[in-house]
Amino acid sequence: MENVFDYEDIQLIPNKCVVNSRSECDTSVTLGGRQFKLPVVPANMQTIIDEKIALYLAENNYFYIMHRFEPEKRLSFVEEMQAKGLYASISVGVKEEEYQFIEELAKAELTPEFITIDIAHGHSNAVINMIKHIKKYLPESFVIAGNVGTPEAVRELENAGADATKVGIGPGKVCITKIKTGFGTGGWQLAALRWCAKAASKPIIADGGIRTHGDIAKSIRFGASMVMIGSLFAGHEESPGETIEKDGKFVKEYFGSASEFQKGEKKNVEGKKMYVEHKGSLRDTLTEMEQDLQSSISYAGGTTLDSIRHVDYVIVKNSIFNGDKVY
Ligand SMILES: NC(=O)C1=CN([C@@H]2O[C@H](COP(=O)(O)OP(=O)(O)OC[C@H]3O[C@@H](n4cnc5c(N)ncnc54)[C@H](OP(=O)(O)O)[C@@H]3O)[C@@H](O)[C@H]2O)C=CC1
Ligand SMILES: Nc1nc2c(ncn2[C@@H]2O[C@H](COP(=O)(O)O)[C@@H](O)[C@H]2O)c(=O)[nH]1
Repeated sequence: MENVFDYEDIQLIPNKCVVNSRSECDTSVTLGGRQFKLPVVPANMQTIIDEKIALYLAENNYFYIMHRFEPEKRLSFVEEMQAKGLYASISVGVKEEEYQFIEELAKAELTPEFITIDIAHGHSNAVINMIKHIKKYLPESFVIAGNVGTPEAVRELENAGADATKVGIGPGKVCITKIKTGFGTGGWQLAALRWCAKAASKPIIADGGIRTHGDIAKSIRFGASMVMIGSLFAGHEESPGETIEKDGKFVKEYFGSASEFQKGEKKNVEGKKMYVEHKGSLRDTLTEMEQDLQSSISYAGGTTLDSIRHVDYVIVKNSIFNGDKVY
């Protein structure tokens, strides 16, 4: 494939500004018939999201996807969110009991607005069968399927009935898939996103490898409708990961969903644990993301996210990490 690059290899080229203030720029996005404030969703991982954060995000018009690692809580979670007049967005796997869970939801007449099929290698009959099962029992749910890393996979999951696909195999901060298996989009996630987006006829969620707020704009430029982020959302006051003191500083744990810490055993481990600096409130990060993205839109010469999709870019290998840091 020509033109293999990642986030740090790309710079977007500015257009003439058409606003008098960045506050005029609108960062909202529509997915599954709903409008959200930002094209960003915290990763559906146990150290990133819990019920309290999901509630905050839904109440404040942000998109969220609840993780699937406390399966017994999911049905009542859907019930409680919808009783509050909010949307419900959950994750499922592909094992036998997950088929039964979908049928239980249907029997209880509970239709989550969003269901994400969350497995490592999403280009599989296991995912295709689950998409069909959800569409049979809960036809009104918006189904996000993943993860994948090729145009063939995007097309196959869309043809099976997925309403959106999630792209990213191994670019995550706590991911060790590329080391353990030799496979994935780690190191060329942005090029893989572009490759997949060209084949997609439905929205794509770019998942993993976002290290700066500028990477959100780059994802939009290369075809993402939404961006899933783990590490940048770890370490907040509200984050579910355990807080510990290390070398006189407070840090929070962030571990992979395929790590031994999530699985409780050392079997098919493709994730690790790290500690990230404690970094204040989630609300402040979301506000900063919005402001930075408003600025991106202004550099793109427009007033909405769509203007970013059409900007020119240059490939400058490792252009931004020559010692620079945001803080
Ligand atoms: N985005 C990414 O790059 C990655 C994300 N993850 C995350 O880790 C979590 C666990 O993922 P996962 O292990 O898929 O979930 P599960 O442990 O729920 O596995 C799902 C099912 O798929 C099977 N399976 C898993 N990987 C493969 C494979 N490579 N080939 C064939 N069958 C497979 C499993 O069987 P068996 O275990 O017996 O093989 C199991 O039946 C998820 O949240 C996922 O998003 C994990 C790795 C990469
Ligand atoms: N290979 C693995 N990938 C994982 C694991 N747990 C989560 N993930 C993926 O990472 C992203 C978050 O990436 P980040 O760069 O923003 O931190 C997440 O959404 C998953 O797709 C894992 O154990 N192994």
